[in-house]
Amino acid sequence: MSNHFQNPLTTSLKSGLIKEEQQLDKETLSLQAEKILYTMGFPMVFKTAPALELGVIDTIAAVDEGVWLSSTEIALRLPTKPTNPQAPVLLDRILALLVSHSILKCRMVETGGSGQTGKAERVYAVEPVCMLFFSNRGGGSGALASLVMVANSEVYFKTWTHLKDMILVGKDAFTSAHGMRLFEYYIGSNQRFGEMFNRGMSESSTMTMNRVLEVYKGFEDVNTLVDVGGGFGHVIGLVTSKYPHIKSINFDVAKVKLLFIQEWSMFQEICVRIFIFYVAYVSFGLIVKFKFIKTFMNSNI
Ligand SMILES: C[S@@+](CC[C@H](N)C(=O)[O-])C[C@H]1O[C@@H](n2cnc3c(N)ncnc32)[C@H](O)[C@@H]1O
Repeated sequence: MSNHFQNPLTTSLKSGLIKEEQQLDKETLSLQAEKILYTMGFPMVFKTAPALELGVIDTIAAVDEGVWLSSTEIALRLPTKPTNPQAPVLLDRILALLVSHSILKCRMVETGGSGQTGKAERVYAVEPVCMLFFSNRGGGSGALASLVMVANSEVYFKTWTHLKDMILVGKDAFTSAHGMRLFEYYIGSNQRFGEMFNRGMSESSTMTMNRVLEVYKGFEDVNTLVDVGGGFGHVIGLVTSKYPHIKSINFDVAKVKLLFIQEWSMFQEICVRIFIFYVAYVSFGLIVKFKFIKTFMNSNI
């Protein structure tokens, strides 16, 4: 069975070509070299610049099917409006990179009213693969957006720089970079990363598990199910919502549960603060009223 790894990455300069063909071959090689040189650009663009953090993909996907948007129209619809007047021009360049990676599709359309010809602009629409990256697809179907953030985080970049240690001395690259193993690190030293990591895991596992539950019938006869290393417990939750007779145990290190609770506690903290503010406001009102009545009575006695 063949796979994409078997496709050659290089093109050899062929002998027996006429001079122009050899020149063309050299240009292809040079483009190939540049593509390799700037490989890092794609994940950076995908994560940081337009796609996930700025919400470009969601913006393009939010329009009705068959509607294509220009970079100017996209810039106007972004959740955070750019103040940079050059934003559409810059977006256009970045969108082209997403087109070259089959994330978006693009075509040229003529601009201007009737009588104006010769002016054209690029318009964009999403490719089907985008559906897997939406941060909020709804319906509990999961998404890969959080894992893009994990894979392109500083924590992972630092790990990649220690790849050679793994090859040379057999040391796990993460431990080499961070002084401890991944799970110890995110529980003990970087809980924010831990929360992002486990959210990413849950979201991607949700996608897989939804598909598994469509075809796999083996859970029908299970009475007790333990998910070892079950993270936030979404996977076992999906199984038991389809098979409520199963007694389930989500087994993970205690602090992972704390990371999950942390998501909730932010909401709870806001509620508590609003409550405290309300109580303080009411108490202050009562004190003022009480002082006013006391002063009034004193002056009348
Ligand atoms: C790759 S994550 C998978 C999480 C989950 N299965 C999911 O799909 O969302 C691996 C999980 O194993 C847990 N884990 C690692 N070492 C463990 C241990 N010694 N005992 C229990 N859980 C552990 C981690 O905390 C983490 O949540």
